[in-house]
Amino acid sequence: MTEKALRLGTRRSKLAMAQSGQVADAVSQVTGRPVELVEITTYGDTSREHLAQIGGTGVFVAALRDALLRGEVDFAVHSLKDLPTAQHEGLVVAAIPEREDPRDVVVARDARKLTDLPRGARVGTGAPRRMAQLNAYARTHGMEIETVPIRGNVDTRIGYVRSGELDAVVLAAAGLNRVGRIDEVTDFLSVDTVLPAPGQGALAVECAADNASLIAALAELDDPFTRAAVTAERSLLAALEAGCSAPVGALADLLADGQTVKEMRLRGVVGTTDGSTLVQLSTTGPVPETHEAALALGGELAAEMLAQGAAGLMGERAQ
Ligand SMILES: NCc1[nH]cc(CCC(=O)O)c1CC(=O)O
Repeated sequence: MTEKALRLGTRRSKLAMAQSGQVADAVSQVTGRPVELVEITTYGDTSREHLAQIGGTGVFVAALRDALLRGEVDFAVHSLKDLPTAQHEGLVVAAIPEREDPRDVVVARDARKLTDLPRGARVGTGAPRRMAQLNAYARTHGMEIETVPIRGNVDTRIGYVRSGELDAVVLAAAGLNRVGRIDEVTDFLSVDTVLPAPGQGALAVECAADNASLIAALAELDDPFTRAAVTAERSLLAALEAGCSAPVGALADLLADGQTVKEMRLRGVVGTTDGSTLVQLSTTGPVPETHEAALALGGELAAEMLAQGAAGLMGERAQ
């Protein structure tokens, strides 16, 4: 007799289906059990209201978590950058697989790069983090761009460029990779220009905290370096008391000496959306070996950023 299928709760969007499908394959390989996708419609999928008005991307996560807690599905896959930093009671992030490209990218008309966008170019992005850094870059490089708030899925956003409504849009490389549209990228932005969102490019596989056998199986998909990096990034975000739509960028990476990994570096940025002020700092420490050590790395950098006025910058956003 074949074993009973594991149920993976997923949103119906192309991006969610792609990343759920990818994890489903990996889980079925390590468990030897079939994985069945169970589609769950969230308020965020049906609402026409602006995400900010209905409480950020957390709305996407909430319905999946409810289904997990009710036992309707066995596990769920989230984009880590959309996951609230507070841990959810009764649930556990059992795996954080190896992260893919964390960078932001530009999809522009006429194959343009950020640096050769025409004067007054209209650049679409709904993320205050991207606006702040793009506007700061423009200011310091004598460019004139207009950031235009947009929302919608990957297809919708690229559609604004194809229709001529916008000159460019800025998106996450990871999302484009997963939906098979990475070839349309016209510029991969250096993280020195635009630091990605905390956790960008990584996935979180979540299940009920009391499902010991599933937790053990999912642990095989976990990448400890990715987990340490995103834990530090999210700790920074939490310590700045910022949410998933805050103008905060963070990226942790490993510094190696030849083949030997030496240290972990954590970079952080916070700024006003007009780009007039940015607080940009980095710190380096031993590669965290425990959850607490990763949290501490983020906490330390947050404290330094707060000392340089980071809190005031985020307050500006609320206006
Ligand atoms: N904000 C929405 C969102 N949430 C996750 C991704 C894909 C990238 C990822 O998983 O980090 C995207 C699209 C984007 O920002 O372009």
